[in-house]
Order: sequence, then structure tokens, then C-alpha cells
Amino acid sequence: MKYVSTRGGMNAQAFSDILLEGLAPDGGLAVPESIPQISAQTLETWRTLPYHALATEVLSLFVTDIDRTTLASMTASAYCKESFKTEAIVPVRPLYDGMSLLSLSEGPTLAFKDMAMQFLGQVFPYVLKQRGTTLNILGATSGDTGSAAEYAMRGKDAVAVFMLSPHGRMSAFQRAQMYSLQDANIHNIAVKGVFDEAQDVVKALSGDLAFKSKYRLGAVNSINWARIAAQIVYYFHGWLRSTSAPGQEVSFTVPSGNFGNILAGHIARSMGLPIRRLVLATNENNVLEEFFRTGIYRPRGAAQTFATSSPSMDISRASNFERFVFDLVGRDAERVAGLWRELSREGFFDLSAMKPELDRRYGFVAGCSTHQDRLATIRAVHARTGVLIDPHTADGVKVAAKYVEPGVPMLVLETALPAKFSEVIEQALGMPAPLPAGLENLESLPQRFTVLPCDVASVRAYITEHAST
Ligand SMILES: Cc1ncc(COP(=O)(O)O)c(C=O)c1O
Ligand SMILES: N[C@@H](CCOP(=O)(O)O)C(=O)O
Repeated sequence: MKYVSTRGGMNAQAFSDILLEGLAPDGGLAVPESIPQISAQTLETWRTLPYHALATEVLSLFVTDIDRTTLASMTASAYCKESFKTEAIVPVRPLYDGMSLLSLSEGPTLAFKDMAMQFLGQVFPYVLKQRGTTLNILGATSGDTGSAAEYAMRGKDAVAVFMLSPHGRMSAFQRAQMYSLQDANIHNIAVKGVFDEAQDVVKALSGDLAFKSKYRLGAVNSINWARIAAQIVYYFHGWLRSTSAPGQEVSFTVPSGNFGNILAGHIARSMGLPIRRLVLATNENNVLEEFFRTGIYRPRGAAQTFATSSPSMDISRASNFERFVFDLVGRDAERVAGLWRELSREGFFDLSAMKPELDRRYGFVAGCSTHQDRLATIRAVHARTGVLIDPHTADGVKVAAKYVEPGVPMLVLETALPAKFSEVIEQALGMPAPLPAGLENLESLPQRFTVLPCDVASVRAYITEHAST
């Protein structure tokens, strides 16, 4: 399998190359040259596989330059009971009215980001060792990618992490998870801006090819295809655990921000997984919901990006949306490059003429949720089932309810655990979320982070001073 750029300016490259490359050199995103197809027959042979073995099957379709035995040992180390606290790795928990939770947040940092990051924590060191080189990972987080990446990479040789987080916009628990890490290879930079602005800085520095090459900058955000590849696995797992026969359809609801999670669902569906609907759920920052409703993509600036009670989804410029548009326009890289030029010139692009095709071919529907919806949903799920869900998952459950169809299981992706957002749980239920064993004192640990203005020059200077060359 080789990879090309959504904007057409990259020679076809192998998985390990794009793993280290992150953002494509032309500013686009790496995508597979073609989407592997899985037959119903093959799918049936995967029905009884444990999660790590399923991950080997799916990932081996995308990671063709690492031998299968090595890949299998990476997935076995990444998806183990010690890290996920459950044999199932991703349990499916029934709620009500045909909805179940796909529990993706049992990993070390209590959010779905661990699902891919645990694999990245295996594959990065392997490829770096093979090539005898090192990597300075530059990332942006709204609260969950940062901690998942730092836990996966802490103390690892050959990798340092420089993580930009939006100052004052994460929950107390999220801050403590990241900023309490004292490992020398972890650098937390709290920038005075929103996630989108931090992500812009990451893209600007990754687009400065001389700087990128001198400091060997890499990426762990979902702009890195390796993240998407590892996230595809749990759509297969969810389908296999919710069906009993070939061809049965399942719908998935995905709390969305940077569009990485639901893009993985789109790829799984394109591979032949019988997914009926991909339900995109947003909070009040509903740029993506607006696109799936109207066909117009109009990202918003920092001033129009609300600070909400599902803060990890406070995103108005979704990077991965570009990978979906690449497919929507028939994998025409020139058209994608043109649309993104139009976006920077006009502030929007209009694909409403493609709306009928969008509705017919891709299975996407969308909805949004408000603070009051989140509180009401957390209360309703708790009252009806005793299950406590986090505010992002609540956005999902709220929107999913509208799209449940008789006979079609609806899996809502649980993207974080409530302990990360106890302030909101307290508002909804009048009691804090229980803290997982071992994390009771996290928020009282000493914290180490640097506050910087959210601009390219400041972050460049910080990396120049602290990164190894
Ligand atoms: C808890 C949580 N839910 C949902 C999302 C949205 O996922 P994505 O950015 O892949 O759309 C994120 C991060 O973006 C998150 O951290
Ligand atoms: N919600 C994310 C935002 C970054 O998303 P990513 O999937 O592109 O890494 C976060 O928690 O940081």
C-alpha cells in the first residue's frame, strides 16, 4: 500500500514514510492510493478474533512495509488487558431504545485517543530504530490527544513530545493528566488561543520544510494517517460484536470535532463494512453539522468558537474533513487543492450542488447538542441504566436518539470517561464522577508547563531551544 497527498503534491510513499512525515509536504494529508476491500466472507472469519488480532488483520492492509509478525507483536503489546483494564479492550454496553455504547475509553488516559496512540507508541520507536533516527513530535490538543500521546511516548528513547494545549480551556483533570508529567522528553506548552489556532501553528511549522527537516518534526494528531488506520479497527470490532450474520447493518454515532474519528468510520464503510449510517454529532460548534445539512463548509474563527461543556470538541476547522472531501470529489487532488485555496481566499466553499450525491452515497447524517441537552442526557442515561457518561458521549447519545431505526443497532462511540469532566457531571447529577483507582490524587500533583502566545514565532523559538537536532 502506498500513500499520496489529498493535494497531489507528494510522490507515492510507504506507510513508515508517511508515519514520520505527518503532514504531507504540500500541506495536504496522506491518504491510501486505493481503499482495500473486505468481503463478507473474510469479515466472518474475523468474528471470534480478540481485539489485538483483529487490529493485526485490519492494520496489515495499510501497513504493508512492516512484516506481519512484527505488526502482530506491536498490536499484542498495544491492546492488552494491563493497559485497557478489560479483556474485551472495547466492550459494547447496551443502553436503551436500540442504542449501545462502544466503550473506547478504557485505556490509560480515559479517552478514545488511547485506541490509536497505544499503537503509535509501538510503531514510532520501531520505525525510528530501524532508520537510526529520532523524532520531535509537535502536536495540538484540546485535552485528550495530548495526554494520550504523552502517556504513550513518555520515557521512550528517540521521541520527544511538544504539545500545544489551549490555556484555560481544558478541564482540571485534563490539565493535571498532562501537566503533572515530569518526564524529560515531554514538553507541555499552554498557548493563549483555541485549539484551531494551536493546530494552525502545528501546520505552519510542519509546512516549513527546512525547519521540519532540521528538527525532524513529526505528528500524532489525526493529520497522521497512522492514527486513522488504528481507529478503523474499532468500527470492525463494533460491527462484529453487534451482529450475528453477514450483511447486517449497524449505525454509528460519533461525537465529532477534528473529524478523525468519523473519518475512520467512513473508511471502514468504504472498505465494505455494512454501516448504514454515520451519525455526526457536534456541540454548539457545529461547522460540520452545517456542512452535512447544507453542503457548505464555513469554518469559524476563534471569536466564534464557543467554550462549551464538551471542550474537547470545541473545534471549528476540522483537519480530517479534507480527507473526506477528497473522496467526495472523486479523489481529484487538483480539485481539493483548489477548494482549499478558495477556503483561504473566501472563508468558505460551497458543495451544495453535490448534496444529493453526498446524501445518497456516504451514509452521513448530522445533529448538534447544547449544554442543556448534555446535562439532560447525562441524567436520562444515568436514571435509566445507572451508566455514567461523559459530556462528549452525551452529545452523541442525544443526536443518536433521533436516528435510531428498528432492527438496526446504533453504536454510540464513548469518546471519554466522565472522570475527565467531573465539573459537568456534578452540574448534571449533583455529585462528582468517581475517579478510577490510582488517579484520586492526580489533581494535587505538581504541574510543569510553559505558557506562550499562540503564534508560530514563539513556538518555533521554544522548539529551537529545547529540541535535539
Ligand atoms: C472526548 C472527545 N470526543 C470527541 C472528540 C472528537 O473527535 P474527532 O476530533 O476525531 O472528531 C474528541 C477530540 O477531538 C475528544 O477528545
Ligand atoms: N479532541 C482532540 C483534538 C485533536 O484531535 P486529533 O484527533 O486530530 O488529535 C484532543 O483531545 O486533543
